[in-house]
Amino acid sequence: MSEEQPKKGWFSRLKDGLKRSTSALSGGISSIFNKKRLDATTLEELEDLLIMSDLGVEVSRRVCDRLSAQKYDKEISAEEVQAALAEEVSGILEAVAKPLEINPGNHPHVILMVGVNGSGKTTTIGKMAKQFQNDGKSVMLAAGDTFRAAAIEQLQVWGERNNVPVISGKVGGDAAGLAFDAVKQAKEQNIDVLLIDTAGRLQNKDYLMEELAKIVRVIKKHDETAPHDTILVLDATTGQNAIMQAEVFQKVANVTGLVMTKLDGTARGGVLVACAEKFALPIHAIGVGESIDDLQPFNADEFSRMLVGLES
Ligand SMILES: Nc1nc2c(ncn2[C@@H]2O[C@H](COP(=O)(O)OP(=O)(O)OP(=O)(O)O)[C@@H](O)[C@H]2O)c(=O)[nH]1
Repeated sequence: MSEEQPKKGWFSRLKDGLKRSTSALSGGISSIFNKKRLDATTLEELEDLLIMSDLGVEVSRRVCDRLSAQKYDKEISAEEVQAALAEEVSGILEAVAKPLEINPGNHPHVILMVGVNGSGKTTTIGKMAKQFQNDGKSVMLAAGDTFRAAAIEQLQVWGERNNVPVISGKVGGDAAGLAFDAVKQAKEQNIDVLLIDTAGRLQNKDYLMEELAKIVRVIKKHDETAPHDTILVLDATTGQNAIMQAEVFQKVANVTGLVMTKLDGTARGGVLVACAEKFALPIHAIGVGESIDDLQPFNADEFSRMLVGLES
């Protein structure tokens, strides 16, 4: 007789997902500072380890400078290094951990979702729709990724799951026209939140920029202040590639916030810190699984302690 395993809590899924990053970091720190002093050699080893862990050059350097100022030529324990790292990381993340706020004055509050294909955009839209509904808001989805039939169908599935309307058109149709219709219908139906999916093909940046600009232009015909949020979805498992994607999308769209997905997978959690440091964009939420409840608010302190291995 097979016993059904209870679904793990999101906290432990996140911890499991971050395990690889965590053990590389804490294991590396332990082996460098095993009864050793903080000197030029150990500092260099630490800096290399932090950079290898996707934390970014700036953050890695700052942690080392900070430790050096406090403890140079003195003995230091691995725990002290971990605590200093957690504090530095937490300081960076605190500044960007901001839940998404829906302005009830917007009818609808329009959210444009951008990011490369496969980053988890559609799944995140589905999860967000559920959360908005739980908050008593009416939601509509728009299948603005008109390039692929599968993307449209997937959004329809999330619409059915949440029992919310999905505005969609033909494959290959005009995404801006669809966005225009969606805002119009959302207005007519007095919808609180409209989430618009978009195509995320990075191959041709000029085209991507043109398409996103056109979508924004037509949305503004209904409401000059819309879109009220443009959220970039990044896949944590892609490591440094996520940084490159954020750079591109900042250029082609006026990104106002981030959601980082797949932190439950073979996550390279350090990249979230590098992103926070480099772009200073609000991190609204993190994805820790494929199901509807797996989108969590981002807690800077908890994440930092977990990443460096201080959270048991
Ligand atoms: N483990 C895990 N998987 C996720 C998460 N978010 C999304 N996924 C999975 O990642 C895959 C891609 O997600 P999609 O939502 O289809 O990504 P997309 O950006 O919309 O990509 P296209 O549909 O190709 O445009 C799917 O198999 C999702 O189930 C997450 O937080 N954790």
